[in-house]
Parts: sequence; structure tokens; C-alpha cells
Amino acid sequence: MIMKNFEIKAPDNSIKEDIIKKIDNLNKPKGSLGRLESLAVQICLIQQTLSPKLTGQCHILFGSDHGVERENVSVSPRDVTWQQMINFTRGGGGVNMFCRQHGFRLYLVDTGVDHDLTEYKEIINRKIANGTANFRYEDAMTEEQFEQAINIGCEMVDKCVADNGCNIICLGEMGIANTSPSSVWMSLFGNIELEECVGAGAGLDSPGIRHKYEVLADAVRNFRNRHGNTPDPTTIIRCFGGFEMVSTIGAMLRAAERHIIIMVDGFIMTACALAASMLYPEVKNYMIFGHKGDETGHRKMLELLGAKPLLSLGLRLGEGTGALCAFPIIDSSVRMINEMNNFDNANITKYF
Ligand SMILES: O=C(O)c1ccc[n+]([C@@H]2O[C@H](COP(=O)([O-])O)[C@@H](O)[C@H]2O)c1
Ligand SMILES: Cc1cc2nc[nH]c2cc1C
Repeated sequence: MIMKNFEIKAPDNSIKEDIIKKIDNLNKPKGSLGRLESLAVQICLIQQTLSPKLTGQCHILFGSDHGVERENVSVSPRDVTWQQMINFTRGGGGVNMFCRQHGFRLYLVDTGVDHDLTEYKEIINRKIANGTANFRYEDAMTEEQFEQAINIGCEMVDKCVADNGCNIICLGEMGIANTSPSSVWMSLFGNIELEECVGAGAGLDSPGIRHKYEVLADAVRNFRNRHGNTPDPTTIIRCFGGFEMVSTIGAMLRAAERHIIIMVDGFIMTACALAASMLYPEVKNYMIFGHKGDETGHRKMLELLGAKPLLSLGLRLGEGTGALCAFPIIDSSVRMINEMNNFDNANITKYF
């Protein structure tokens, strides 16, 4: 076993009836706030209260490079990873704008960017290596690197709590070529034809997608030759994942262990959610899926997880932006259960 154990249990359901009673007694026709109501139930269960709160919201963005980028599987060169990380330090990325809009504290973490970013004090330096190995031909990372990446995710969640009293965490990524490992995870974990899992990523055309598919199919064949046909989930995660993705899994597991709400973004973060749920199925109880994006396979992967994303805006940027966009909906569901009058104090005839 190369990973520590996490204590992740499903939230205690014994207060569920009282939560539903409270929501049904709010001054509205029963069920008329639809998805906000089921969201409120989930949040109340996570926090084990009928009066939930959102405190110290944080966004952690992990950045890393990928060896498989050398196979021309992305329309963008790997340099865009470090260039974007620097852009984020200047507040100019999509993620910065949404964090400002919704009051999220942003933590930028270099887990494996192929560039020296140490002069940027806004970037937390946890570089494991200058990118992963090329998973077409070899394991993306060693067991030690895998463990390191998981631990960085845990450390960052603990830091968010210690610094901000955070009880809701959003996760994002920056990593050119990271739709490739995401597609492989989806295919192997979901037992879905690889072809259905491979898409344009940051903007490949049809021949580019075909080439990406062929590279990934070859990578899976070579992986099976090295590790056999029934690898355990940890081996699948380690042999294809990026450092930013494995740190995200660590963060998800640690957040669930600490009963923190996890906001899940697009294709890559959903692949991490899927991988985390292969290790600890109960982690899903703590996840709110922000949106259904435009990357091929995202809808199907959400279905596989039984997830009901809040938004569908055709996004495919990553960075955590789609999850951040959904924050006002999460906020509304919490306000609903705390701030609306009920039939006992609103002077409205109770008709049910
Ligand atoms: O989150 C998504 O749904 C998403 C879909 C497509 C691309 N991305 C972003 O684009 C990069 C990965 O795309 P690619 O083509 O380089 O694999 C990476 O930095 C992601 O943040 C993100
Ligand atoms: C410009 C650019 C910005 C991104 N942000 C996340 N992934 C990205 C990929 C590209 C190419």
C-alpha cells in the first residue's frame, strides 16, 4: 500500500427527516425550490446541522506538466502551463476573476510545472518533478511521487482550514495535456471505449483528436503489458495521472475526511472525483458538481458518478472556473434554509 488510509464515512442520515421537515415547512409550495432543496439537504447532512454555514471559502489550483505532452496530444505547448501560472499570480486568469467575484481565497500550488517558478512568492512551491514521465511508454510517476502528491493535497486542505476556517473548498487545475490522463482514467474506471472518452481538450481539430486517441490507445496497451489486465485503482491513477491530479485526489479525500464541501469543476476535476471514488466511494457524498462542460465524455463521466451538475454553460476552460460559477447557487440553497420564513411565523395558511 503506497497511500495512507483516510477515514471517510457517509454522513449520518439520522437528521435527514428533520432537514426535509424544515425545508417543507418554509413558506413555499412543497418542493418548489427544486434543486436548491436537494442541495440544502446534502449540505445539512455534510455539516450535520439544520442551520448550515459557508465559511472561509478557498480555491486550490494545482499546476503541473505532463510527459505525454511530448506526443502532440494537445493543441497547446507545455510552456502555456507555466505562462498561465504566472498570469494567475497577476490576477489575470478566468480563475482569478471568479475568485474575486465570489470571495474565494486562491491558493496557487506548483506540484510539477516544467519551469522554475520560485521567484513568484504567490505560488506555493511543492514541485515534485519537472512534469511526469511520458505515460505512453512508462509509468507517469513513481510510488514515492504518488504519495508525495497525495500528501500535498492533504496539506493544502489543512492549510485552507487553518488559515481561513474554511468549510467549502473548490479545486482547479492548470496542466497542458491533462485531458489525456483524464480520458484514460474515464475509460479504465468506467469500462468505456476509449474513443468515447477522448475529445478536443484545449482545442484539437478532428485529425488531432484521432492522433490523441491513437497515442492513448497505445499507452493503454503498453500499460497492460507492464501491469496486466486487472491493475488496482492506485496503479491506474499513478501510471497515468499528473501530479496536479493526484494532489487533487488527496485534497478531495482529506476534505471528505474533515466534512468539508468539495466543489468539482470540469472534465479533469471530474476524472479526479471518479478516481477518488474508486479509492473511497463515500467521498462522493461531499461533492457538489458545478457544471457539465463541453469536453467530450464529461456528460458520460458525470452520469457514471451519478452526479447532477448545477450548470450547463458550455465551458471547457478548467482552472476550477465552472465550479466557481456555481457558487451563488450553493449560497442560495444555504440562504434558503436559514433565511426564509416558515409556515409557523409567516402568517400564511398551511394547506398541506
Ligand atoms: O475542465 C475542463 O473541462 C477542460 C476541458 C478542456 C481543457 N481544459 C484545460 O485545458 C488544458 C488541458 O487541455 P489539453 O488539450 O492540453 O489536454 C488544461 O490546462 C485544462 O485546464 C479543461
Ligand atoms: C490559454 C489557456 C488557458 C488555460 N487555462 C486552463 N487551461 C488552459 C489552456 C490554455 C491553452
